[in-house]
Amino acid sequence: MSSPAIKICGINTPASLDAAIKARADHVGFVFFPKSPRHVALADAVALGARADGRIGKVGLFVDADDAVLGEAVRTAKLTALQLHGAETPERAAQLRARFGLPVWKAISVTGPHDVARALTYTGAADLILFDAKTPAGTLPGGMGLSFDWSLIAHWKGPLAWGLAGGLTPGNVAEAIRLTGTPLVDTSSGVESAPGVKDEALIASFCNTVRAASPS
Ligand SMILES: O=C(O)c1ccccc1N[C@@H]1O[C@H](COP(=O)(O)O)[C@@H](O)[C@H]1O
Repeated sequence: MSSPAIKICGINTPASLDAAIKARADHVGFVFFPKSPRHVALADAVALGARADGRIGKVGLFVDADDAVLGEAVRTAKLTALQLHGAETPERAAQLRARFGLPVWKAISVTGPHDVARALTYTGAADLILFDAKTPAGTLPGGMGLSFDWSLIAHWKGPLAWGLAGGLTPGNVAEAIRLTGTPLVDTSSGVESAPGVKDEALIASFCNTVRAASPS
């Protein structure tokens, strides 16, 4: 079995982008959510998008964004996928997929089996489900370094591609892969020295650990 694909989210500087490319991650994430410490302004998205072009996947992260925000980001950063991290319905996911012609990743916060079952409602509407932890009310809907009970999604066999996010670090990602068999891992705060500040050594360590890990 091949090692999971890797997404390093919250890339907001050329140095962190270069570190993710050098570490051979498959995707970077650009956060288009002003409340996030990782938010990327459109002017920076142009430069980062151009620097990444053809070298790594570029996933735009949005939280209940309107079409104008999405369209501007898709155009400026030349995104390769949309990650919806808010309360977007299956209908909205399908609408955005049709409008922008890009794969849609839908984040689902997991607190119990009912959330895992909810992923199925995105069949035919999203391309990939990203299982993530639920964050406390009034905080960011992701990027908080929180994990959930991985046994809830262990070796998930749904009709959609999927991945695991939430509190993944170089120290726990091997265990997460072993327990879940996830085909994709996504991290943000786990490879930072402070909120919004990526650490190049942690990015390298995370990617190397993922490639060395194997599912049970
Ligand atoms: O990173 C953010 O600031 C963010 C803001 C709003 C929604 C999601 C966000 N990040 C995503 O959350 C998961 C888990 O992050 P972490 O590894 O626990 O820090 C991941 O997909 C991030 O891309």
